[in-house]
Amino acid sequence: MASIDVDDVTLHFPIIGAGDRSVKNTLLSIATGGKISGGSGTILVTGLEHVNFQLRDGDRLGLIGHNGAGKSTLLKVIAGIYTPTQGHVEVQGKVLSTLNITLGFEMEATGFENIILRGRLLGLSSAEIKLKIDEIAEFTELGRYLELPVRVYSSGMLMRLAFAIMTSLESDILLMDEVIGTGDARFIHKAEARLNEFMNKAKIMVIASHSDDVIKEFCNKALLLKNGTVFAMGEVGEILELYQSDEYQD
Ligand SMILES: Nc1ncnc2c1ncn2[C@@H]1O[C@H](COP(=O)(O)OP(=O)(O)OP(=O)(O)O)[C@@H](O)[C@H]1O
Repeated sequence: MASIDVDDVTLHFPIIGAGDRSVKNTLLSIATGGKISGGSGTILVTGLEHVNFQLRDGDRLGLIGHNGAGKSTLLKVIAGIYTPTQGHVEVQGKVLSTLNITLGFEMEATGFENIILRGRLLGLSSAEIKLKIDEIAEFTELGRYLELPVRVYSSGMLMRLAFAIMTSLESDILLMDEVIGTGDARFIHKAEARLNEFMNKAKIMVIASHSDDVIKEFCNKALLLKNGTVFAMGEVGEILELYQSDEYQD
């Protein structure tokens, strides 16, 4: 069984040396991001504050909220990229995350070489990589570009390669930041089918998105963040409605 337990998690980002110059400006923009406190010397930006929830097998959670509400920070805390300032996160199961999906490419190596390198990095054996490589290559539709160093790829081409590699893997827990909005229209359509298949293999999924359609299509629960705190968590339709309400927007 896979599980995620987020227990009273608070995360502060100390911004050293920012205190003197920008207090006024940052206070003016407080409605957008997390809370800002502190003054001279160090400013504390609150990424998350007293966040609590549990996820179990079958849960597909959509994270929603305004810019700077804390969605990506929460994904990073679950992925173990950030350590909470306070509270605990306990994760059981193999985690795969799409955060910074194109990071980690070897720019001088070819597309094919990167498939192999990434596979090795993710713990696949040579035999497993061999089994997957043709299928990954075909999905990218990059053809002979896969024989060229990835530094010559456009950002969309890089994304295709990263997406194809990632979705060829399996994990218990899948953490996703907006991921499919980057390709051209035809590729997005093709990617959606593959993404569905990929997500169905995971026991738990957490996806941060600004798209109601993405949340409705892929999630069975939603968590609405506001300034780093949990505003509400529950059934998707109900939470999306709350997101649009005056109660949340005020
Ligand atoms: N590395 C960092 N250093 C300082 N502050 C940060 C850092 N990362 C995030 N923050 C702050 O934490 C808060 C939450 O940011 P986060 O990126 O989690 O928001 P988000 O909900 O994903 O926003 P968006 O929808 O705009 O992507 C914001 O106030 C942001 O300024």
